[in-house]
Amino acid sequence: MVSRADQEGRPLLQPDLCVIGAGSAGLSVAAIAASFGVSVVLIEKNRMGGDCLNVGCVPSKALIAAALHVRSMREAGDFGIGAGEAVVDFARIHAHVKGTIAAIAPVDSVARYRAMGVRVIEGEARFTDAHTVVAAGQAIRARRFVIAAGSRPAVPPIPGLDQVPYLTNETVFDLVDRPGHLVVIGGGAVGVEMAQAYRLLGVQVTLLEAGERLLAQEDPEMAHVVDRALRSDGVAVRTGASIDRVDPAEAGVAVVLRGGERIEGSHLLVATGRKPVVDGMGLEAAGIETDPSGIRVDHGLRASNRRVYAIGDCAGGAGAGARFTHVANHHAGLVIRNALFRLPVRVGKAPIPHVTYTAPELASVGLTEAQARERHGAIRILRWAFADNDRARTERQTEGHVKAVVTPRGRILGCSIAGAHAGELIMPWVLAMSRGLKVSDLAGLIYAYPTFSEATKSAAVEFLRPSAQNPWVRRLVSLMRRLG
Ligand SMILES: Cc1cc2nc3c(=O)[nH]c(=O)nc-3n(C[C@H](O)[C@H](O)[C@H](O)COP(=O)(O)OP(=O)(O)OC[C@H]3O[C@@H](n4cnc5c(N)ncnc54)[C@H](O)[C@@H]3O)c2cc1C
Ligand SMILES: NC(=O)c1ccc[n+]([C@@H]2O[C@H](COP(=O)([O-])OP(=O)(O)OC[C@H]3O[C@@H](n4cnc5c(N)ncnc54)[C@H](O)[C@@H]3O)[C@@H](O)[C@H]2O)c1
Repeated sequence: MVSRADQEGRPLLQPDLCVIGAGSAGLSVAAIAASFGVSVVLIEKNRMGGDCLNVGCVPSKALIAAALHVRSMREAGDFGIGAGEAVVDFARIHAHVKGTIAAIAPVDSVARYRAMGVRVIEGEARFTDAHTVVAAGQAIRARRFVIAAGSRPAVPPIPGLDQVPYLTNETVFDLVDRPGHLVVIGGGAVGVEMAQAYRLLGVQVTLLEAGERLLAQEDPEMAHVVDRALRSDGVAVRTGASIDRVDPAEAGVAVVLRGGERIEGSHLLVATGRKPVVDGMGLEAAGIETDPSGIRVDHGLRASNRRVYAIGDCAGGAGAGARFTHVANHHAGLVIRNALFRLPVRVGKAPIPHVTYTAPELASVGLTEAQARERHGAIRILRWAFADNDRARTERQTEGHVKAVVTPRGRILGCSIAGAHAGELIMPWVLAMSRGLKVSDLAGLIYAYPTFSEATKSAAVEFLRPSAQNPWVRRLVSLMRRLG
């Protein structure tokens, strides 16, 4: 990395790659590029690890893990074990959540990246022209830039919201005391995961969703399994909730619905979606275009300034879509292939799984039934209930089912699994879709008995069932019988 001074007298770095943002996307690009001996500058203005480590995936899954122990203790009686009602020490749960972040943090740390040979700058990055970024008093003129600036909570313009204290994912994991009544606005992934976790931890929870149903992105039949579980855990789920305003109240906050109903809670969590970070980076000075979906990129993840890529949650245009850590990592891999090896890449081709970590989990990949009908017309639906899986029975985890959508010739268009370990069980379906395998390939594998994975086999075997009724097949079987 050549180092001299720019016209303003700032130290000038000239690396191959300059990465803005050290979240899931930026860290992946920087680590892979450095491993190939490429000179990299990585700039982070806040905490290394970004949202996923500090205020997203990691704390949410740590909190959920704690909450699921309450459920296990409650259900232990069904196995003949008298555990009694759990005693929840919220301060220790908070310590567990923060301890989990601290345990993972060294992997994403400045020290680790410096040891890899990455030049880490702790400061806010801003483009000054089409070729230059400035951060912490240094100028960086890189061959390629990667913007991985992430997203932030999108707060809706509900009257009165700016007059009351409210939580978002950026603050909810800092709660040390157990809330009395948590009102959650938004029934997407964040809303349902947090609503169920807090409910299991003994908090009264009301979940307000404006739409007709929870988890609008998911197949309604599968989202319904999660909806049912939340209600049976005691979450007051209110879909079609139209919020008129939010008022301060003695208890904390009051959400007033259109029609006048007033829901008072001690805490309010706003989980109404995300918006890409595009401001404060001088994008205009660098000729980088944005739109409401984020930094506009093409299918190769390149921005209107061709030396710049945008990846992860901040990517818009052809890069917009599901905002997940594994998508951010996938984008990072594409940029490496294109920027380092000049290979053509195309975002949006690979099947992307998504998992909502409720109990039961909801995992899916590919098309929903409705999307498949619209695009392909004739399709077949294959289902298998966990109630008919022996391992699920032994573990008393019989809620939910597998639902696969296939063409009449057995091409897999999508799969959705609501049930225990759904996030793990979706992977063979992802592999099959990525590699163009047919559902009969999944049916033909040998599955260990008794495993939850057998639900995949059972669903796949459903595809073959009509052939047992085929008169020609039956005639052939009877002929073979006669031959002895
Ligand atoms: C509550 C919650 C739970 C989630 N759970 C999951 C899950 O279970 N699984 C999953 O796959 N995904 C989950 N997600 C989504 C996941 O967190 C994001 O998709 C992922 O963090 C995106 O990574 P990123 O690198 O694009 O952005 P981020 O992680 O947001 O990182 C961007 C970084 O850029 C930095 N930055 C921004 N501007 C500048 C600048 N000008 N200069 C320097 N630095 C800058 C920011 O400080 C930040 O550190 C969850 C999200 C939330 C909110
Ligand atoms: N398990 C996971 O992978 C996971 C977990 C959490 C978050 N995430 C990521 O974070 C993203 C953001 O999650 P999210 O749940 O905040 O957003 P979301 O977009 O998934 O859901 C937001 C919900 O809020 C509702 N809403 C919006 N305004 C409202 C209002 N005024 N009143 C009532 N309801 C309103 C919307 O109808 C929608 O259902 C997800 O899309 C996902 O990419 C992933």
